[in-house]
Amino acid sequence: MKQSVLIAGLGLIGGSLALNIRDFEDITILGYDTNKSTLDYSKMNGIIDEAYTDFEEAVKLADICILAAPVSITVDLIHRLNTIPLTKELLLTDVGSVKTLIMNAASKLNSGKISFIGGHPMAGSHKKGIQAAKKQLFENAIYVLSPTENSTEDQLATLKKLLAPTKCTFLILDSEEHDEMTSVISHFPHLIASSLVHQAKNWQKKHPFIPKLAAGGFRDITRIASSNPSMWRDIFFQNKDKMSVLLEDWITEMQQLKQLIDSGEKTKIETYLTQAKDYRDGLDRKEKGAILSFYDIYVDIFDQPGAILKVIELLAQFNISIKNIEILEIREGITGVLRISLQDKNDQQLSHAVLTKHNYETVIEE
Ligand SMILES: NC(=O)c1ccc[n+]([C@@H]2O[C@H](COP(=O)([O-])OP(=O)(O)OC[C@H]3O[C@@H](n4cnc5c(N)ncnc54)[C@H](O)[C@@H]3O)[C@@H](O)[C@H]2O)c1
Ligand SMILES: O=C(O)C(=O)C[C@]1(C(=O)O)C=C[C@@H](O)C=C1
Repeated sequence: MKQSVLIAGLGLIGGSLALNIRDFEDITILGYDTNKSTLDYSKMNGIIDEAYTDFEEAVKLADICILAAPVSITVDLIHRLNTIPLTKELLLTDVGSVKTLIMNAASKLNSGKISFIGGHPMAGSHKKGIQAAKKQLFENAIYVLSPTENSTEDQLATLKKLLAPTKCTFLILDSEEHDEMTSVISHFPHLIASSLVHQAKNWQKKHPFIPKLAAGGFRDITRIASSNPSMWRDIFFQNKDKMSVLLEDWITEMQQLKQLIDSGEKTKIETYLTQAKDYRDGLDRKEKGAILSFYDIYVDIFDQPGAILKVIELLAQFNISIKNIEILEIREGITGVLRISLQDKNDQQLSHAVLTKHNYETVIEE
């Protein structure tokens, strides 16, 4: 018999999961969202099979439900489940970036029919909404799962099977360790990115030309400041205590750095930078981890129509699969740099050889 999987919240994450789950022919995907045009778009593009504007109606039909709305709404929906009379067993999961409040709400589920396993794919984007959804979003990423007392090993296996098309690697964590680790590696960096943008904006009053100077470095480090503000507001407040501890750490670190800069101790500054570089480079070399690790090559290209296509075509001729491609900087009339992420060292070296042979300036990050 066909199973029904309900995705509640069809934005970037819910939509991307739906695009993976639709690989299974024996699953009907039900979609619930408060945004009518999101539902229409999802239905029209075959991302879901059936659209619902009423959570109660949809969840009663589901065997599995993935809560993929903003974290505060996810908590509300879990509370609401206590008022909905279910007639069949439900395996419930979520994708929220902060886990403790969600897991607390789930621990109060009083219907004997619901089993909850917390979830969080460690991949995403600064974009939001169904139109930003893409199937490959989670490839090679870590997918954190937090089983609970009322979930079984079989249900964990069912969930992993459902999520297998994402090509994620699963990691079991409890909510406390999850929230502490993600506060360091995901949530706090967002706060800093936004603060850097504010700093630049303030200095712009004195130097109106500042935004024009924003090159690769500023753009790289502040990309995530363009993320969805209401989603991040929820994350910061749900992980407030941990954010506060990290801010204290950061302020102490900045004070120490200020002392170093003021003292003019060049060797110590260089050591500080070298230690950071070594750690960052080490993250990239890992096959799998908190930071997506691909084998990158950097290719210089000219600002000409078709320049990127030529590079892609060359790699395609050698059957090289591109995992990600990014234009790091390209301004009118000058060369820019393409960062191409490949799946393994062989493809990285082959790409380097092919592009160099065709007179491209290509650099491999060792
Ligand atoms: N964006 C990321 O990088 C990322 C990564 C991993 C996990 N997450 C988590 O995924 C969840 C969704 O984030 P997103 O980036 O997909 O956001 P999004 O804004 O792209 O999508 C959220 C969707 O939820 C819908 N929604 C809002 N209120 C609703 C309600 N009351 N009932 C039903 N649907 C409702 C919206 O209409 C929208 O379609 C969040 O909990 C977030 O913490 C986000
Ligand atoms: O790539 C991005 O834009 C993200 O911010 C994705 C990111 C992160 O890496 O911090 C953001 C929030 C999620 O909960 C998981 C992943």
